[in-house]
Amino acid sequence: MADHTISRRRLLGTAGATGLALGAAGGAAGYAAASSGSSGGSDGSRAPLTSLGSDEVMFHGKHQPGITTPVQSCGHLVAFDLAPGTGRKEAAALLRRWSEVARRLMAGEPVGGEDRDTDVARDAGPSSLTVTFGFGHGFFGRTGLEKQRPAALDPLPEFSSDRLDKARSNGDLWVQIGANDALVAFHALRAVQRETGAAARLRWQMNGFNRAPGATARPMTTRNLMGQVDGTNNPKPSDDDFNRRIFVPDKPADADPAWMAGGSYAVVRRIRMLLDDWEKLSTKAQEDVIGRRKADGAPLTGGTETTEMDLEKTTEGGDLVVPLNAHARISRPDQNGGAAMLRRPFSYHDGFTAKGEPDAGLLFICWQADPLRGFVPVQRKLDRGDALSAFVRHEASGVFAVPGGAGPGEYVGQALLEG
Ligand SMILES: C=CC1=C(C)c2cc3[nH]c(cc4nc(cc5[nH]c(cc1n2)c(C)c5CCC(=O)O)C(CCC(=O)O)=C4C)c(C)c3C=C
Ligand SMILES: [Fe+2]
Repeated sequence: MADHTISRRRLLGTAGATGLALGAAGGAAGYAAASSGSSGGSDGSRAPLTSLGSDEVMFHGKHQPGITTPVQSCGHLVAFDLAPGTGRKEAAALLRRWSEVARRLMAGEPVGGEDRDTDVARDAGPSSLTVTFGFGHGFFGRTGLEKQRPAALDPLPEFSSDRLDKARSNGDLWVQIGANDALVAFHALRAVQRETGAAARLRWQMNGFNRAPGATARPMTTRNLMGQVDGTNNPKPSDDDFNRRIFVPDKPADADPAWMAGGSYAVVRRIRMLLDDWEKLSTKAQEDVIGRRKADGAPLTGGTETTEMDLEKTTEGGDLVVPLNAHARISRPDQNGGAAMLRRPFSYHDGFTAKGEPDAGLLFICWQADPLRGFVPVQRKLDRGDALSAFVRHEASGVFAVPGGAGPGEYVGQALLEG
């Protein structure tokens, strides 16, 4: 189980990929409490933050934050390439600066002292901010660390349905930012970009969102832009094999270098939804594409959202209730030699094309100990016969090695850069 701590549990919220780790309450006043001007009481006392603002995820831990953290309502993904002249030493300095910025912001503190901070997140608490760092294939050659490059970063196989834009794919460094407040998330994005200095150049950047905590009467699994309940059958930290499936072990086997202990691999796909086509389908046809009911995410074979799907059940006419090409049937671990991943996506919407079609879909992010035992076999299967394929288009792709979390006084990636 992740050892990140959220300081106050939200009573209402977007049910995330996993449960919350609960810990000591009350440490999250941070920047908001320090900037008492607008949030302070009339007697100069400091007004307590709402539950949402005060939720704090710990930066330090065995694993980086933003993997098992419940998915937040605002997300930014950004990739950088190292600048010419940036070697191992400069890359180490960058990761040290980034880690310090992430640690401060996640604790609700200003960056570089109140004088230097942009004030964009002033008055807000950490709002479950997480900042997660990863290394792409190109990082290792540019820093002379080829021998440390994990085999898992080898390019993904090409899939027949790929329509990938190279300029918006891959990258030497990847940063995932999530928060339950849009200003807090943007503030973190700018701080990360500023700290990059001359060491790296922006390659691509994407913005995403999920439902805001408190929008539903009780915590519920979020929905995607096709209207489906999305995230139901994710591996859970309470599962016996959760750590083995999602994280590189403490003593990595041959395939993984020692510096990846406690780390994970993120596969990132920008998947456009062809919503004009999708929305023409009847609800019944949409449900057959997925194999689950749209209203509540329950399997078509009955029960509630969490009821096990009955893959063998037939109608009176002898047809399978869950069609053979239904997405939720063919993506299951038991249909893919046990392949499993933790899906933690954001929706995106980047306006409309000249034809008026929405440029919208899913920033699909999945986490696994090995993409060859997670994303790759499942995507191969989906590529061959997923009913959903006609309604989606994969437009960008990346794989990133996300090292384990930093201990106090350490920075992310230190074992690689100083090992
Ligand atoms: C290669 C992996 C996957 C891609 C790419 C993918 C894209 C994608 N999925 C949805 C919507 C849903 N997916 C659901 C379940 C589901 N999807 C994957 C994998 C990929 N999806 C898995 C492993 C599973 C779980 C299967 C299981 O064990 O039951 C569901 C059902 C609800 C749920 O369990 O979350 C929906 C809905 C979209 C819209 C999409 C691309 C845009
Ligand atoms: Fe899916």
